[in-house]
Amino acid sequence: MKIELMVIGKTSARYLQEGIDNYVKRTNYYMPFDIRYIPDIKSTKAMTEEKQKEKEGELFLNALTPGDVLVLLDERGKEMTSREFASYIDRKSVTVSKRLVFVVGGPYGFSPAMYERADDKISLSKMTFSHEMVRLFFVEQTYRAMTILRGEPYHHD
Ligand SMILES: C[S@@+](CC[C@H](N)C(=O)[O-])C[C@H]1O[C@@H](n2cnc3c(N)ncnc32)[C@H](O)[C@@H]1O
Repeated sequence: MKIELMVIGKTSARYLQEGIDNYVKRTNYYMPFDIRYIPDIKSTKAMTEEKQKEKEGELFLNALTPGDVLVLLDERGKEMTSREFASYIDRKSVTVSKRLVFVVGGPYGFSPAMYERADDKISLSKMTFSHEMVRLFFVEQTYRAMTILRGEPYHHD
């Protein structure tokens, strides 16, 4: 199984990008893991929030291939501890033969079509984070999950 984090637009904050690159590299030691950057959509000022979500959703959905398992990162999704998230990845590694694709939504969240296609929805907290911050939090949690599954002394609870 390969894990992919799909996001819209590049990470503009350098302090976040450095951390993201660091955890992606560390996670790859355990499992293939990559970030897929979907190019930002243009002329969003002329669009309603709904239209922007719809356009972003189309780009996300076009980037998927049959067999991809799609998990939305969404503050209204299922909350887990880090150990529960590690078990979740472990279970998926048995059933998912290709890609487990996590997605961070745009500034207004996801379109109805994305919710319809999604296999799961996971929350990192009840609080709302910026779409760029979520990238860093997620990659760190994925790295943490790998170390939990290997019994390595990174996670303490
Ligand atoms: C600024 S938030 C969008 C908030 C928007 N009001 C909504 O209803 O989804 C941008 C994206 O970051 C991600 N996100 C923000 N906070 C999150 C959290 N606590 N857990 C998981 N994902 C989160 C989600 O993918 C969300 O679509």
